[in-house]
Amino acid sequence: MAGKILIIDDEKNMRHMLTALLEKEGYAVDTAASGGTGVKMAARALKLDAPYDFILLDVKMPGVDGISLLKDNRGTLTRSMVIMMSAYGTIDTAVSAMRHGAFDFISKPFKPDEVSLLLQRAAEHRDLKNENLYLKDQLGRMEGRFRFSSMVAKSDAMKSVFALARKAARYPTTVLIFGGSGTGKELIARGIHGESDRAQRPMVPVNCGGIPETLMESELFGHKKGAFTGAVCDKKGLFEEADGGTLFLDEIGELPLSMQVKLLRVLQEGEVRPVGDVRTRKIDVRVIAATSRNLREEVAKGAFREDLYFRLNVLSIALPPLAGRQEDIPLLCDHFLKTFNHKLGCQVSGVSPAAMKLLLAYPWPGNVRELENAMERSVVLTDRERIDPASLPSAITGSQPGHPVNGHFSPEGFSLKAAVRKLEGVMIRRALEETGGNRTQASKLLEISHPSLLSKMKLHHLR
Ligand SMILES: Nc1ncnc2c1ncn2[C@@H]1O[C@H](COP(=O)(O)OP(=O)(O)OP(=O)(O)O)[C@@H](O)[C@H]1O
Repeated sequence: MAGKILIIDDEKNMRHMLTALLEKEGYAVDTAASGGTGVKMAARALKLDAPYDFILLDVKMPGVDGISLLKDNRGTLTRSMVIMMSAYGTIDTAVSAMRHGAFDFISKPFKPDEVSLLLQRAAEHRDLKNENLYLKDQLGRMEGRFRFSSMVAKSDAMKSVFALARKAARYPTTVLIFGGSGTGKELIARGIHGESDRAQRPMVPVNCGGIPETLMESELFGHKKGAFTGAVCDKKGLFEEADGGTLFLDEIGELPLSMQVKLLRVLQEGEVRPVGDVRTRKIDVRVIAATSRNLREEVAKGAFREDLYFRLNVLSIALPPLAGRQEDIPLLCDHFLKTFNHKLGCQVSGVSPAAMKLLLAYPWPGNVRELENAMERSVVLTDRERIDPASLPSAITGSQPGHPVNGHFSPEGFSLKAAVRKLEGVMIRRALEETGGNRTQASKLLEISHPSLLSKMKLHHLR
């Protein structure tokens, strides 16, 4: 097959003519009579991880024109090579579409050969781009950069982490991952699962701090119908969901003591007993746990069971904070820029030396997640080809929001979203102070759900 094409054009004759022509040339062709339908089809294909190779998009359509469609759905449409089709008088528009990520345009009426040639050129361009990416990757390896699953790094500290994780992937032992918030604990767990012989089975993540204590036992081990009010049918627990695969117990330090005993028993006996059931069920689950707390201290304080600690800590992996591995920062920036360029359909080429200086000097309390968020924000906000200090968050530039940074006006000054987010952080901190850190009470004060509070606390790096 020469490739998959989506034709978005309101003219029936044009759709028919192009379909006949392209199918004859070996393309698999889909058509959409309106922009809205076309975007939906492209989004569905993306979701299935099988994006169209090419999209032929008419510039002039009733309702929404091709150019606005491209502008508003850049992330979805430009994962394919987009070719605009313009009638006389719309060529300027088609040219400006190229600024929004279209590969080229063709003017109507066109000869069949013109379309075929343009598609061939687009395919060559795409192949060259892919080859370029492959060569860059190879070069990266030669320059001492390395990868584990979807993680990238350059520092010696991370090199040891990846080596240990690769070893862990070969054995079904329990792994305990330590590290601050956003250091990549879940990604390491996914990598271990993905490289293990359980990769074809699910990895089920559980946030131990996100499930109310009363529901935890039934969430983890399941329940029988009628075991408690609301148990209207039998329900499998997360252990059973992960059968044959991996259960990732995130924030294991948040597990209440009552559950710690039960978890220990399951790990030792390899079987679970759903709430309200008299029988146990054998399970084959590999457990990977993670924590940002110092579990040894928790054991000393009596907040974490020592026997469970030793049972989990068969093999431990400690993820270093980002501030201690600055050589990873430029590489991670590059990695996230590519990701967000691709996702958002942008073309930011890099980070200016002044911005990189600030990024290297910043202490990164939120570790890699904070850097990832900063890069996404900068890719969205920058008007320039490269990220400069003005598009970095004020926490990193050390400036007051709205104050000029190196002669530019910080865009955060007018950002309602940034202001609301800041206020959200302040209110959550106050509610937690007010309630002496009691999250249930704090969530009531804030009028949000308990899980929502926990996820917001994570976002604002509040412990
Ligand atoms: N070395 C890396 N390379 C690429 N991306 C990374 C790397 N480390 C972390 N990330 C990204 O940073 C973000 C945070 O990673 P992850 O969720 O694994 O951290 P975590 O330690 O589990 O965080 P938390 O403790 O807050 O749950 C993710 O979006 C992840 O993709």
